[in-house]
Amino acid sequence: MAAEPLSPQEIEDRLGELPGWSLDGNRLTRSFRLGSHFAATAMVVHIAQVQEELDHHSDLTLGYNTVSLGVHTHSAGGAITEKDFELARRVQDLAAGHGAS
Ligand SMILES: C[C@H](O)[C@H](O)[C@H]1CNC2=NC(N)=NC(=O)C2=N1
Repeated sequence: MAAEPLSPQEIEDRLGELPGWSLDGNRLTRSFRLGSHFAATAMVVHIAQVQEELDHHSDLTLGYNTVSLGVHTHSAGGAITEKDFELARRVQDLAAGHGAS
């Protein structure tokens, strides 16, 4: 079944449990800072593994020592759905293990 768009209230409620994440236009976004370029690269690979597992993919940007994500659901016309929050929570959970802040 296709993921349904969440209401503004549902988005706000879920964002309240995801420190550092925000709504930028029609995307959930967050940037992380890491200790080195290799650390940032390793986190990108880890996120890519999770995205393949979930079959849900962010716009994922690697900087020198930063990793940035923007996520929305293409198949829901670019709306925010529960799938976006599932990915954001998984990224949030793995970030600490990479020393990301
Ligand atoms: C065929 C495949 O399941 C789809 O293209 C998936 C892949 N990853 C995706 N990622 C995101 N963010 N939105 C989607 O609708 C989406 N669809």
